[in-house]
Amino acid sequence: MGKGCGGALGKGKKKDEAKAQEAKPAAAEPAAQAPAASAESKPAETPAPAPAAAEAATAPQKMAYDYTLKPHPVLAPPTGPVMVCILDGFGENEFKDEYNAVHMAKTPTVDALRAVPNRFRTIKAHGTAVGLPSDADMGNSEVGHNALGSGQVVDQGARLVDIALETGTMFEGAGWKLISQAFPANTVHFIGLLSDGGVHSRADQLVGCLRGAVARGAKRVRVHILTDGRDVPDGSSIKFVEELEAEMAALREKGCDIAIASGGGRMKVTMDRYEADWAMVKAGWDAHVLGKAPHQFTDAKTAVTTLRGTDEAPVSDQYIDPFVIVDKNGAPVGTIQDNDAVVLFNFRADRMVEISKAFEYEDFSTFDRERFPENLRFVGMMQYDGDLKLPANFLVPPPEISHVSGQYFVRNGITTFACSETQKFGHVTFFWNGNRSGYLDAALEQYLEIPSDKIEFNHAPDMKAREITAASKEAILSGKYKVVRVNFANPDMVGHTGDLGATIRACETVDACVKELLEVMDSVNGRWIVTSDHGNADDMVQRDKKGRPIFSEEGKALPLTSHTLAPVPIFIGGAGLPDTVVFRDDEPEGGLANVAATTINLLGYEAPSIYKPSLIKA
Ligand SMILES: O=C(O)[C@H](O)COP(=O)(O)O
Ligand SMILES: [Mn+2]
Ligand SMILES: [Mn+2]
Repeated sequence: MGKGCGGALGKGKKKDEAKAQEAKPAAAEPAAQAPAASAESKPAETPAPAPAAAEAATAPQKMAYDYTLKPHPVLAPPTGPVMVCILDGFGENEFKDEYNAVHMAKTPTVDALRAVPNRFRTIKAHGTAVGLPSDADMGNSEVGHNALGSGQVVDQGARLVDIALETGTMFEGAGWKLISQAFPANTVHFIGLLSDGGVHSRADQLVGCLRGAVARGAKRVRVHILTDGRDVPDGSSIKFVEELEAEMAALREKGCDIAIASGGGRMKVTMDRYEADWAMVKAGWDAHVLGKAPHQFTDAKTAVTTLRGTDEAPVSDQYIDPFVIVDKNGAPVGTIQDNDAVVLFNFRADRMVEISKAFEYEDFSTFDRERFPENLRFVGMMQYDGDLKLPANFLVPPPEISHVSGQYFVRNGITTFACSETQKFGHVTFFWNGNRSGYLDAALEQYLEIPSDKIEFNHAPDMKAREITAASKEAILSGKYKVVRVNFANPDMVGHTGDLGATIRACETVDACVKELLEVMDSVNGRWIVTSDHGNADDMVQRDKKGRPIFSEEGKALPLTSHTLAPVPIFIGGAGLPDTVVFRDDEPEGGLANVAATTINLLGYEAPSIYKPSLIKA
């Protein structure tokens, strides 16, 4: 997964896995240190002829899929690049009131784009349009970037786990067999995000696993909970703890010794991503495995209630300190011991990769684990990184996302520059490429990560947008790249803090950055798409069923920290785009998965027939 999986692997790996990764190129360091040397040796102007035939000759044993892109019948390739710019979490919401940060922000650039006839529309970014179980599921970055990059809609993790539980295939697989070795005499630990957000995990799926384990003989179970407040309303963690306690009481009746053993807020422990802050993962290891944390309580409800602090100035569920549950003698009730089983019950990859490495790799030195339990039966809900085969054992096979647009590009000699800051870096690389870590072809691509700040982003809502803009402008002007892919994290990451004022500022910053990028794209006769991956900043208040804002007893609007169900805008344009190119009107149901075909058309090629149709006509 981007830098996370390439760069960090050397810090801890199983010997047999090291080779495969060494053969793979790692993700790039910032441009100043690692220029795309290869892109220089292959001029960007002329897409090379598709090498599918040559490849078949050198590797006749492989059935070569024909990735050749055919020229578009009408639209010739542009002289400049094609840019796809993602404003992460920037939805087009029906509620256009004071709680819609996108609406409230001064965004002259986006406003002007909205006014261009037939070059602005909205597309679906949630639910079944992105492979989620139902249209009640909000979109998220993983499924959004998967759809944007692959041009296809595939059943995503949430749906695959539902199916595996409903049909019982989960309990027949190799992963389940592995953990069931611990059922008779050892402890089975479940670690993950406790909420019904459906972005990283779902509490009902955890319950399905717990019931399945107890029904199949698990004698001792411990659950390590990460409190949410980010994909679900802040403050809801207490309810999820109560529901889990009630379920566990029923399972105790069945003879299982089951309890919550440790926990903490998802932005404080365990769930770091893209190596933004390994200290979070260490805090999780210490609490879950060693039973060490700054706070001890005898039950989880008291832990969460106490650590949230006062009603006047509560600590968000996202940021609850790590805690350990202890018995009446003060001893932790559920440290992880030799021969135990450990299940990470999140299905989504990005925030599980680091903790997986800590559990999986014997030789791991990123932080001091102090004690590494022997003969752990360790599984993920899914395999989080198919390239690293991490973890080796899992309960449900992950979605298979094949023939992604990046694969077409590298097979057709099309050079790509992809850039974001740490928090979204894997989104424009790993997720975009169908959950593949590292480069698809290092000779033709450069991935640039701008390091994110390590703070709560409402305190710095500009994040690294200006640095991303500067680096992307340089890439555009370099003439090395035919495709430029950029993600601005601000509307999403600041939106998750629930801070309306800061989120308005985040949207304004991004709007100014888009202006700069479009100007530079025009200067090189490029074509561009500006869009988003899901809503977030477009609604910052919890609402009742009629859409009315909900207020606390003190009259304070209750913040909405999660994504929204809103569609997202998509704009096309650029000095290199003929006036005749506009959105077609016969794809009203278009969604994120239609963007890849649209991009390929803008590059002057016909889109693959397996892709969702292009949104444009020429
Ligand atoms: O992981 C997160 O930060 C949120 O749960 C989802 O946000 P993302 O899908 O935009 O990353
Ligand atoms: Mn996102
Ligand atoms: Mn988000």
